[in-house]
Amino acid sequence: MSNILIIDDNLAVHSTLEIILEPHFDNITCLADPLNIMGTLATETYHIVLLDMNFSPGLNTGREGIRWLKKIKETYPQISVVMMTAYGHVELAVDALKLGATDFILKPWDNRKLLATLKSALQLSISKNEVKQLKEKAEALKSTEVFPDIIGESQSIKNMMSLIEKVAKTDTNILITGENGTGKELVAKAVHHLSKRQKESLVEVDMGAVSETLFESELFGHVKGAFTDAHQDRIGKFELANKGSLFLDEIGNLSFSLQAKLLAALQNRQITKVGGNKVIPVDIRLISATNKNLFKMVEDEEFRQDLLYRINTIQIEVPPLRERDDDVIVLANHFKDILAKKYEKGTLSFSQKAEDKLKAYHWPGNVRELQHTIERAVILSDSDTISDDLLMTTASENTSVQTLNMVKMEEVLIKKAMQKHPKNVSAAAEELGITRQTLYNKMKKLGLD
Ligand SMILES: Nc1ncnc2c1ncn2[C@@H]1O[C@H](COP(=O)(O)OP(=O)(O)OP(=O)(O)O)[C@@H](O)[C@H]1O
Repeated sequence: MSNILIIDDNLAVHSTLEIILEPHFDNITCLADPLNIMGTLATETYHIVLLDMNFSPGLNTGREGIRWLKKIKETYPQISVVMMTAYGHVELAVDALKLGATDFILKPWDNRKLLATLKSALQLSISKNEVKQLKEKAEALKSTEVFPDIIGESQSIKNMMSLIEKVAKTDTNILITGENGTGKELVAKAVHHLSKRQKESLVEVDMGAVSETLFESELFGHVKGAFTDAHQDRIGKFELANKGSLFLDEIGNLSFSLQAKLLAALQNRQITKVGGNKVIPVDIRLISATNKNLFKMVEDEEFRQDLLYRINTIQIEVPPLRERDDDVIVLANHFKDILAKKYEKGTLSFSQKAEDKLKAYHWPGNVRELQHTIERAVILSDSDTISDDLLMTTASENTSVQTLNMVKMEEVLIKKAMQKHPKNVSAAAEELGITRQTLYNKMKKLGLD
């Protein structure tokens, strides 16, 4: 959507502008009386206000326009206000720019120049709206969601936490390394939350999910018409993260050619949108994460050494769960309590055998796997004690054990489902996420029919 509000007491100006602007804007509203400005702006999201400087007959000081400009900018800082002025008032137009007007056009105007001015004013307003929305979203999230704590009492987690606290306040680039599911994203959030930039946005980009062709557009933005699908101006993640933190997750998945483009933006601290020519300075704190060994990748010429040096001023290694034995039970209890509340299961505890099983397992999927395992157990539990047979881990050390577990797991799940829905195979099958026929077959195979 692109909406423009025109304020001029000359009705001939309205009809001329409507004809010129109609192909370029979705919605054009014209007002003759500035007293209606604020009421009109309150009803719709406007991107541009095209504002004359004089409205009262006989008055041509331009001060009226300045007064309205101030009023509009006070309430709607994201709207681009473009002033219309006669030759004699160029000085006033300069004052208007100082007060936040985006630009001014001289009457009588040149149509091409008018359109170019309004197009860049529109682009600016769209970008400001996006940033505003993102900030509002971040604020809303902050007020509803308490910052998720990093749980753990092991020495390695304590060491990691004290390193986070030490480096978060500085503006250094941070590289977070560790296996899948260890909590790297949580660490990135903690760094941002404890930094001086906490009131600004933490913008996340999954580098593994960004396609080669859309990389620049995603990160740096594009201008309308830059390529076939660029129907609208787009603000990139770098610009969205301006003054805040940019979190580049899975940075090890970035192709070698794209690494050079990323490095250039990081080195110059500025970007240019695809199809644009304006250089936009960006002030970001960079946090990256990977589960890969980037040093090894540098040796294998898969990762640029200069990029690695730029991103890892400080490295935070998140230890795998199997190396923080003390934390398994602490985390298991933490998830159990949260999930028991979520699924309205009252107060739950683990049996001794269940605790032993949790401690003995090697957790290849780390905290994420533990969390899912506890979630399943909580859902399936029907007494206040979680027994070891409810703790079905998804992977195991070797295939024979894994097969055994899978079979056992299937049997337990089917029994649970049948207990919950006695004599109702359809409901049990639905709960298990399989068809009725598949459930019959499995029951037959397991001798449960
Ligand atoms: N120490 C912790 N305390 C509480 N919750 C944790 C902890 N570590 C991880 N988690 C939880 O485990 C899940 C996985 O964590 P996260 O997504 O941060 O891992 P990751 O290392 O970024 O994973 P991946 O490499 O797959 O992207 C999340 O739900 C997270 O909240």
